Amino acid sequence: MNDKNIIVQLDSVSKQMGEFCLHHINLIANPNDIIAIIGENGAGKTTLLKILSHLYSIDSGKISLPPIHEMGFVFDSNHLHEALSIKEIERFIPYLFQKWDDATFSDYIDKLEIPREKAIKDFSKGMKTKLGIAVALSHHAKVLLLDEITSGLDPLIRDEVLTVIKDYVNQYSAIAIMTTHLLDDVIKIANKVIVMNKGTIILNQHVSEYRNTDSLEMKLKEIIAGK
Ligand SMILES: Nc1ncnc2c1ncn2[C@@H]1O[C@H](COP(=O)(O)OP(=O)(O)OP(=O)(O)O)[C@@H](O)[C@H]1O
Repeated sequence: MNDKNIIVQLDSVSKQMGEFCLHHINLIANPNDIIAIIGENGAGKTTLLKILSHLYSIDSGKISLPPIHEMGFVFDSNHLHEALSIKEIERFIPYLFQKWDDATFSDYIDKLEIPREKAIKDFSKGMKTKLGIAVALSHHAKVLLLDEITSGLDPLIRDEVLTVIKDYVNQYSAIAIMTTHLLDDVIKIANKVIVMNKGTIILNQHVSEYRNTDSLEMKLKEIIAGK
């Protein structure tokens, strides 16, 4: 893969956030990559994702990212107006995105069985996550940034959500960078895994190195024991 194909690149990026510091982060993402970022609570996963989403500036290092309109986000906090239903949202959402695709959004709403008439405030957590994903996948984003999208979902919805992400990445040669606490998510869809610990990347590997969640878990225990 030559350098032209690199869409996301971080070279020795550092960022201080109060007492916490992200140290010398290096990351490269190419089309078709699904990168899972794992690590203990407070390791800096969400902070890294916020840097990747243009939300946080950096203190030092170099960063190369697509423009924000080419990125799709699913963060816990990005709820659309809670009092509205999908039917009502469909009227104004095209104005929020440069390349909004009504037909694709409608297809995802059907495919993910998201209710159209109900107000979003009355959605379950799973329904809200699915809506966030439908929005993120409906404006031709080249890069998806997904913060713990599978947490708290039942196994069937989790599989459904992971499949939709994987299909999108494959179909559009997009990139997905996702944080998760579930090793099963890593094995199911990611091709690369990044492990963070106290603001640094302590492992950056191809998932093909691991046969299953047990072998990945064993590796994690080894590195944590060695620290
Ligand atoms: N705005 C902020 N100001 C100061 N410190 C912050 C800020 N946001 C996050 N932090 C700190 O940065 C550290 C990393 O937080 P971050 O949310 O990136 O971790 P995480 O790996 O995503 O954790 P979790 O798995 O619990 O979601 C934490 O110690 C947190 O308290």
